[in-house]
Amino acid sequence: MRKLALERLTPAAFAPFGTVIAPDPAKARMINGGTTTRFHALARAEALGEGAAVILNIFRGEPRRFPYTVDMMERHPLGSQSFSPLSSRPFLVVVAEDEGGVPSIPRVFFAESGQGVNYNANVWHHPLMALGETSDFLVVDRAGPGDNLEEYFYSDPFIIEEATP
Ligand SMILES: NC(=O)N[C@@H](O)C(=O)O
Ligand code: NI
Repeated sequence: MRKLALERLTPAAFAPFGTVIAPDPAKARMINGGTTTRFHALARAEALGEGAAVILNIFRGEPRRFPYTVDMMERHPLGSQSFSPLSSRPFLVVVAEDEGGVPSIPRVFFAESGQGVNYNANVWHHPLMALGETSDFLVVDRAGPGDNLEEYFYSDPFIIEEATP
């Protein structure tokens, strides 16, 4: 199986897939009489189609075990999907460019403590990959009519040897 290397999660590297959700000083605003810093509009949630709504969820992810086989990817054509850890634990973000309607070779990003991501609508990604222990994530995505899940299974899967960069 083809090995996948881990990359640092940076806004520039992740830009083809979506947005990194983390306190960005350039987007900081002092509010509430100076008692709160608002990091404004870090990302935008998308909920496409008639009757669609943006919803907030909590995903409680069981930790993945390594070596881990990446044998499938999925995407949500009708909406974005964000993952923001409610713990201080890192997690893995696995995404791929689209090549003629199927995912290309996945890229594996190591999301440091304090980093979350927002996948743009229709971006290929692997389902949540929590690390180390059961971990909760705030997930903002779409509810509504229509099929918002497309899956693809690789005929030649990939392997992530370990989860440390
Ligand atoms: N099925 C579901 O809502 N979760 C996936 O979309 C995921 O990306 O984890
Ligand atoms: Ni998803």
